[in-house]
Amino acid sequence: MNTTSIPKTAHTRPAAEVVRELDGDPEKGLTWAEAAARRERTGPNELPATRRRGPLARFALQFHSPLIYVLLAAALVTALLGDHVDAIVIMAVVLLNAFVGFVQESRAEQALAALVAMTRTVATVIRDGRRHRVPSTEIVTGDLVALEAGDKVPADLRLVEAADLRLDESALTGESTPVSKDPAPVGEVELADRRDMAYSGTFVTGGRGTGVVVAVGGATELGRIHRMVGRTPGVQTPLTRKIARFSRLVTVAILALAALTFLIGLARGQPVDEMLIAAVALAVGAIPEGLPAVVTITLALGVSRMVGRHVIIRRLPAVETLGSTTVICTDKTGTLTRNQMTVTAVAAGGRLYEVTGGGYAPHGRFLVDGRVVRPADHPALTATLTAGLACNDAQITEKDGRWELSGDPTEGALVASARKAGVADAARRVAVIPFSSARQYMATLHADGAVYVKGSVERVLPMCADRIDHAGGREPLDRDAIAELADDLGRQGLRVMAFARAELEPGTAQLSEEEPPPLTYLGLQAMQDPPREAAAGAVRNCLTAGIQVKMITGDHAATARAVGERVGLGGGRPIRVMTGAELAATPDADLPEAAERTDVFARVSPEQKLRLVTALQRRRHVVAMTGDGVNDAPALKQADIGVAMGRSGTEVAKESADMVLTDDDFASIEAAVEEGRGVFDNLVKFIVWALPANVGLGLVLVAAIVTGGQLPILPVQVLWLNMTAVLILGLPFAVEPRDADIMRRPPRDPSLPLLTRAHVAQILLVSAVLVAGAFGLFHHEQGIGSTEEARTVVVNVFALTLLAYVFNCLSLHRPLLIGGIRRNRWIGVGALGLIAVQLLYTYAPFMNEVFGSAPLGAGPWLRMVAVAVAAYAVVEAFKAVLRVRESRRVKTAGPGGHRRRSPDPPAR
Ligand SMILES: Nc1ncnc2c1ncn2[C@@H]1O[C@H](COP(=O)(O)OP(=O)(O)OP(=O)(O)O)[C@@H](O)[C@H]1O
Repeated sequence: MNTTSIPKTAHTRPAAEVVRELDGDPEKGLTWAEAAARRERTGPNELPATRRRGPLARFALQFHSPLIYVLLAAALVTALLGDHVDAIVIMAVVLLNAFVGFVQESRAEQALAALVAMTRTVATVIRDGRRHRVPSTEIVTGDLVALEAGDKVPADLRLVEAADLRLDESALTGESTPVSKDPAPVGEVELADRRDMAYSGTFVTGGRGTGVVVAVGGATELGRIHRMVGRTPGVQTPLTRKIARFSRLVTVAILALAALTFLIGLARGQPVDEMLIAAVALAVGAIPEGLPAVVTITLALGVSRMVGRHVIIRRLPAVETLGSTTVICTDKTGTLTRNQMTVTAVAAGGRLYEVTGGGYAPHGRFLVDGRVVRPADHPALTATLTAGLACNDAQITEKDGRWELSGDPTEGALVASARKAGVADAARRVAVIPFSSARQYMATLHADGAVYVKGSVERVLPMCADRIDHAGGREPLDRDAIAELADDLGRQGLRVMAFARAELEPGTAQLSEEEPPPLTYLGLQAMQDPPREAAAGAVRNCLTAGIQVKMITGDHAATARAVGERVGLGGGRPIRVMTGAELAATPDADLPEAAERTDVFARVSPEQKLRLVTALQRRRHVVAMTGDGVNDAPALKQADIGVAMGRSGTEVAKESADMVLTDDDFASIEAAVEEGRGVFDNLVKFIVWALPANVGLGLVLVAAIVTGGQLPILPVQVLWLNMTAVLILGLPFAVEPRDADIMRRPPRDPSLPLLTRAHVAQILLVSAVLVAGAFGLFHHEQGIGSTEEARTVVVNVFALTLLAYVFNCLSLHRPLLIGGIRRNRWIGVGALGLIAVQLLYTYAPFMNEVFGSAPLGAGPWLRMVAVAVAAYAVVEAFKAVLRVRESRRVKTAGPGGHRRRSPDPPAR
């Protein structure tokens, strides 16, 4: 068969013909064996990886930075001046630097690539006549794919059948209104008008359909666009961009300063080579070249850590935003609760039955007033249970002694309750109005003419004309009494559903949603869905962390309130509930205020979620919002952090989200916030720690040049410091555990700069101590010893002071010394490593040869340690002053005057 032209012509020909040509089957699909054989031939169904730069190219790119150019030029000039040792040292450092950068960057990229692999989509394929969920990479040409709302189309399909099928093709055509599909062939028309095709990468927004795969992977239309655009996954975030800009700015400024000192020196008649050396030392010492890489790596490490806590970050900027989150809007069912439903009560024929037995096992009893009854003797009860069983798509099966559910847990609970009573199955189903959150009910029509309806009490009761009495006869309906009973059950935290039926002519084939037949009300079933174990604790942590938690649910207000109370949403005060109807009646102008006050939004439609997010954002909230359905996508996109459910979520929701919870658990959101705050903290700590070295080195050199004395530190020595102290001591920051109080502070205000004024002050303070210590000791040692010894002292003063300063920075607001080593052993390792290499630097003859260092006696060491200790003490004193000021500020402002979204305390 020649199938190469099929993708191009499939839309112009009847579906049956295309299926035949692909050796497929429009009903049963391919066999597993045939699919496996084709998979073997064509490879996985995925877009060809965008050509990544090879390792060599990536290594070469490490040399593409102004600083490296300066260093290479310096190496060349030093070599020309005849100083081969220095030239070799500079080259070695450049190479080492490139290598370290290369390794770190590769690690970051690997971490991010792994995430991409984790977010692969799944699709429903029909093989050997049965439906299977498979990773979409497994799809082959000729496969029969089933589509339903929420699915992402996994390959290019020629539709075989479509029932009300609508696709969002914006990924392909840019047109965001959904397009209706129909399998009838179209002529030679544009992509956007091929109504009989479903293209890879588009989304099903409604209806169902099946189609045969005509193209996979790179051969799809999406693959064609992909080739044209050649998109590379970005690792940039607002923060990394800001840092990169900052460091470019500093680089340019320092290079200009270096050039200026060079020229001034020349004008003053100082020798060219000396001035060149000074300029190079200044450039190398003062430029914070490692900063951008550290930021990216810290973010990437944070992302990897989150995977361990059941969170997959889909967009890197989310890591930053998480730390600033002020409101989390969460679903109830499955996120705060376990989504394990069990019917515990049935109300029918004027009686309230208690139902025993947990899980989905069909074993349990029915009790009235504590006495076991025989369901067969209670016609109204039996009718209610029969409706629950008939109007249902779930199945429960026994496997290894355990009862397992396939389908919706709400429906599983109804199957279990019916089986407990041993009710008979209804006649064959001939038509269905499926359940949707917007519709709030489901109806089925059966071959004997019976119509069964189940759904929310508010939706079902108005459709009922009368009710069944205890003996199975009819009686008038008192809607208020039933609504009150439902409220009562809801207040116990139970999900309450109403059941009804109608008798049509046997053989009726159609169910009309617009003109439902008058129904007879049968009864209520109330089910329990216990809160997740970790939910209450996670909610409490969020509240302590200054983050509001709001529940948004489709469930009834009474039920939602009860569950909200159980997980502690109000934080001790009574819970405030608002219904979707009230929400609809609130004008846009008043909504932000109302949304701020409310803890629980009940009977809310997915569309209203978008309004809520926008309203909260108008109050300058940073909003995280969960969602799982197709209709949740706009709200997920609008939220600062869209959170999709990995297990129960649709592909559309996942695709629109910034992060995905692999366990659907609310506690994982809290964990992600904690990690996000931790990442941010570590970044700030590292920057506050690292910058004084740059500022200090720059100032020492400028001071020396201005005063016209000898250079206190040579370029190779600066390089040495950069390679050892900064690298060895910088490492522990990346793995620094989160502060214990990280969830006891208010969220970070995203409009604040990365470094507060207090941070900058601390950086300048330490820089000043460094300059005074280094410059002072240099002159002191020069007076009593050689210049080599004096320079060795300068290098060691920097190394030791930076070491002491690590202990200041591990907590930016609390004193920390020995405890720091206990909670992060890399600090101990780094400290010992640094001392070892500095001893080597000072005493090893070959180091003396290469770097121009010289052995020191006890006196200089004592003085150097004194400077380091002084630096530590000065910073601790500074932190203490800030703490006192902060506590005074909080006291005078009082709890009420302390605006919830106040900026971080300056001491942090
Ligand atoms: N399978 C179903 N068939 C008929 N009615 C249902 C079904 N599932 C739920 N309902 C009714 O529709 C209401 C809304 O359900 P929906 O699934 O939208 O909310 P939810 O799962 O409780 O919401 P959330 O996940 O946002 O907390 C329920 O309270 C229930 O009365």
